[in-house]
Parts: sequence; C-alpha cells; structure tokens
Amino acid sequence: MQIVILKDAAAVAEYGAQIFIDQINRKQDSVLGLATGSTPVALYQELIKANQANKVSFKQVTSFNLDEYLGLDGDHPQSYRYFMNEQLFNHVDIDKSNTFVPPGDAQNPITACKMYENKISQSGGVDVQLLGIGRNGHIGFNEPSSSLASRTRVKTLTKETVEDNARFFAEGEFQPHLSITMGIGTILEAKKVVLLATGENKADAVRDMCEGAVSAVCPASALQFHQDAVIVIDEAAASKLVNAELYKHIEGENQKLQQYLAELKH
Ligand SMILES: N[C@@H]1[C@@H](O)[C@H](O)[C@@H](COP(=O)(O)O)O[C@@H]1O
Repeated sequence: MQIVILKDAAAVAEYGAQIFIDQINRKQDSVLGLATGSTPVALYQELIKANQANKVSFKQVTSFNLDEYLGLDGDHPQSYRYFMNEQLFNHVDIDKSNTFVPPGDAQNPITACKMYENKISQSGGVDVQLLGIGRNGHIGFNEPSSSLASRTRVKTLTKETVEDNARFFAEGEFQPHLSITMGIGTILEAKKVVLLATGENKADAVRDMCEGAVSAVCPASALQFHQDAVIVIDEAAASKLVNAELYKHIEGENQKLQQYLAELKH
C-alpha cells in the first residue's frame, strides 16, 4: 500500500485527480472505476476544471460505478446514476453511453449483476478504480462480513450505513436497504486502486484498513493484497495511524525517486 498523508481535503482531491488525469493522458480510452459519496465530489470538481481547461479529455473514456441502490431508477435524485450525472458526467466531454452504473431498477437483479461483471470484462477491465470508505470499513457497499473474493451482487446495507446515508433522503422518503455492488474480488482486479478518505470520522476505518489484520470485519483491509493501491488521506483521517511518520518518510523518498526517473527520461 502506498499511504499518502496530505494537509487537508483539498490536497487529497488534487492528488487523487492528478492520478486520473495522468492515466487518461497516457491512455485516452482508459476504463475508470468511479465512486459516489461526499468524499469524491472535490476530486470530480478537479476533473471538471481540468477538462474545461483542455488538460484532459474523456471522449474515449469508459466508466463503471461501484454500486447503486436497489429500488431506485436513474432519474431518482438519490440514485447514484443521478449523482454521477450531476457531479461529473454532465460537465465533461464523456459519452454518457460509455458510462455504466449498476441498474437499481433491474427487473432481475441477479442476472443484472452477472451482466455488469461481463461488461467490465468485455471492456478489458478497470484501469484505475476510485474508492471512498465507510465508517465501518466498507468499500462500495461491501459491508463487514463480505467475502473478500466476492463479485458484483446484491448486498444488504448495515443499519450504520443506512443511518449515515439518511442525510440524503427526505424524512419519510423510501430509503433502500439493499444495493447492487461490485464485489471485493471485482475491485481487487482493477489494475490500480485509489482510495480517498478525509475527516476524523474515518480515522478508525483508515487505521483498520492499513494497519489491522486483513479481515472481512474491515472489507477495505483486502486492499493490503492489491499490488498497486494508493491510499490518499488527510491529517484528520490519518490521526489514528500508528506509523504515520513512517508513511510520510516513505512518500518523501518515493517523490524523490519519481523525480529522478522523470529526469532520466529527458
Ligand atoms: N456506497 C458508498 C461508498 O462508496 C462510499 O465510500 C461511502 C462513504 O461516503 P462518504 O464519502 O460520503 O463518507 O458511502 C456510500 O456508502
């Protein structure tokens, strides 16, 4: 794991966005794995800025979102499809027919999950997967006890997740307790994974993910098995890491190495 600790949420968004911009500029037809939640919003704003300044183009990009609420169609303001349109797709030059979100309104959710997996494989697989993390260590909607080898499937949300996300729903409004989510096995197949976490309320989950045992109790800990996982966090989210100073030292050395390699090329 590459653990990058930065000053604040704005620095996290910029650092994360640059990984996506570099990826697309290296490979115009990149396949991106995208995420919802409040954490990636600032990163999406950076991508929109870069697109509008002609620093990156999404014309040939394909995207797959991690998850969707089961029972909401894409026009529902709380659906993750709607969120993606509002927060990113409507503002960049991406071809929306190349953007995929699990279908929350699928008549048969079980076959829809299989089809989603097939679609990802047919695209050649995800080049870079963006992730946030739930307070309980979930990634996508892979709640604690999820199989670390799981594939896209229907998952029941924990009470904690339903409560955390209740702020987006009006009082009395139907709030789904089921979701379709890429599995942990699906996520681990992405060539690169970038997880963002900001704020003190993520500090426990970040510690368990980076320094705890690999366990279904903290689904994000499975990223310890990924060969190219970058964890980008602010000081508040890093506040419970025992080895924070070590990670900062390693990152400093890593930056020097990257600079040396960049100079070698010229
Ligand atoms: N399914 C999403 C996750 O993908 C996201 O990581 C998590 C944290 O969201 P936030 O960034 O708002 O804390 O929320 C939801 O449960």
